[in-house]
Amino acid sequence: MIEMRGVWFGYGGRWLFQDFSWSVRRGEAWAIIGPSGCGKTTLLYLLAGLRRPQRGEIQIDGQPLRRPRPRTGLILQDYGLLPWATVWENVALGLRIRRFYGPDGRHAPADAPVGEIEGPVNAWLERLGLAAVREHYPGQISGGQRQRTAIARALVLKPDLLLMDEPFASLDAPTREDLQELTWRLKEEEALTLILVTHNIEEAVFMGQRIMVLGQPPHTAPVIVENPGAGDPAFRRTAAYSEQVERLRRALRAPAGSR
Ligand SMILES: Nc1ncnc2c1ncn2[C@@H]1O[C@H](COP(=O)(O)OP(=O)(O)OP(=O)(O)O)[C@@H](O)[C@H]1O
Repeated sequence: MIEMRGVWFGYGGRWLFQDFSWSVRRGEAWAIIGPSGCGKTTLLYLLAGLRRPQRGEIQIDGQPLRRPRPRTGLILQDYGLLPWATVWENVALGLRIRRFYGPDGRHAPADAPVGEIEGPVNAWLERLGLAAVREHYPGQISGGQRQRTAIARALVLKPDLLLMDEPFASLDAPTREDLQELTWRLKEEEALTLILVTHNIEEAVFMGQRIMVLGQPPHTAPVIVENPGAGDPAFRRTAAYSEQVERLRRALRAPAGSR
């Protein structure tokens, strides 16, 4: 689904990615882990079409990526919710914008079919257990509910690719585990390709069928750890899970080149 070929990208003459290539197949769940400042968020922004490679190319489904695409959902650490809008309005936001601009991001022609908003928004609020707080503002609900609102807002737009940047970082451990499992269920049900950036080793091992380990930039060839047990709640209680956590910890400590 995603092909990065020979991508070079950096800020102010300092390369973060040098001749960097990576492939993601449709339906895969990836976790990207690495130290602060190594370029994880930048990699997501490149995949979202919010940054352009200085050299090389990114293709999604065989099409060169030149701008954000309608079927890519992006969920950020601080949820990006509008504080002055209710949960319902926050979830409806993307559909309203799409109705105004059209699915391709340009102004919709006057005779464009008006997509339904009410039904899908209510359905997602129900599905994510948010119906009771639909008239609340983000400041009046818990961190877990805010994160579920952000997930509902992304999924109501029917993405096929979901990019998540440290989505559960500020949540307590039980809420984080619930939302990790919910995200995996939704990934399966909605046939999503999932790419999740995290600092947290346990989260990477639960979420990523394949885990990209980034060291200090510039990054050339990504280190990839295969992790086929990801996504199964029972996996957390197995020896294989603990071994993967240990393997990842070692990979993160090892200097580049010796992994
Ligand atoms: N717009 C920008 N202009 C200049 N430098 C930037 C810009 N955005 C990020 N950087 C720098 O690029 C590097 C990578 O940043 P990025 O946010 O991608 O890292 P990260 O791995 O996501 O970090 P963290 O885990 O702390 O969020 C950092 O050194 C950062 O300071």
